Amino acid sequence: MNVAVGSKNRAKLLAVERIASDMGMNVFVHPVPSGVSPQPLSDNETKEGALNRARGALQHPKCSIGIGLEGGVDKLENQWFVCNWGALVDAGGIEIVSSGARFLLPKAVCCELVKGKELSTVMDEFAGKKNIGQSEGAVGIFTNGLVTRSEMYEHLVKILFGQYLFYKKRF
Ligand SMILES: O=P(O)(O)OP(=O)(O)OP(=O)(O)OC[C@H]1O[C@@H](n2cnc3c(O)ncnc32)[C@H](O)[C@@H]1O
Ligand SMILES: [Mg+2]
Repeated sequence: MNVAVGSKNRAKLLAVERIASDMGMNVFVHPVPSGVSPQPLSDNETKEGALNRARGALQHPKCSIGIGLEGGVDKLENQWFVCNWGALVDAGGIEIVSSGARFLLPKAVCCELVKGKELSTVMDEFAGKKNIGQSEGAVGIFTNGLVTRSEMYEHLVKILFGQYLFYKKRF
């Protein structure tokens, strides 16, 4: 079975490749627009971005499954958390959506986001590195390297495929 991923971000691709290859599936890169702002500022917007990307990826002519992964931030009781959402859609009309890990952002970083900057830009400035969003991610920086962005998405992709298998068997 062939799976298309709606992004060329390395952290996202690596996550899907690891899980899909364990399941004997081939992965195709099919970058599509998220249809939401570059830095989603709520769970709703992030979730919508993931679903848009999954539906867009499904348009790949060789694939019968589309995967969309989206990072964003969400405000809970006056604190900003990074949130992650994923979607898996298939040619038969099944659509699975799930959130992944969330973690607290320091105030200095959130201030820049609400001014309109993207988290990847703020993180590169904050850590003095380049392309953090494609490698360890904000999660890597704020967990001292214990959890990487790719690992975080791996867990989310496992939930998506696991739920997909469950619903396919059941309904
Ligand atoms: O749009 P693509 O090319 O898929 O890759 P991206 O890195 O821009 O990914 P998103 O649009 O899904 O993420 C929104 C922003 O959050 C940033 N980000 C960085 N580290 C993150 C992390 O650990 N978790 C979630 N988002 C993160 C990311 O780089 C973006 O600026
Ligand atoms: Mg993006």
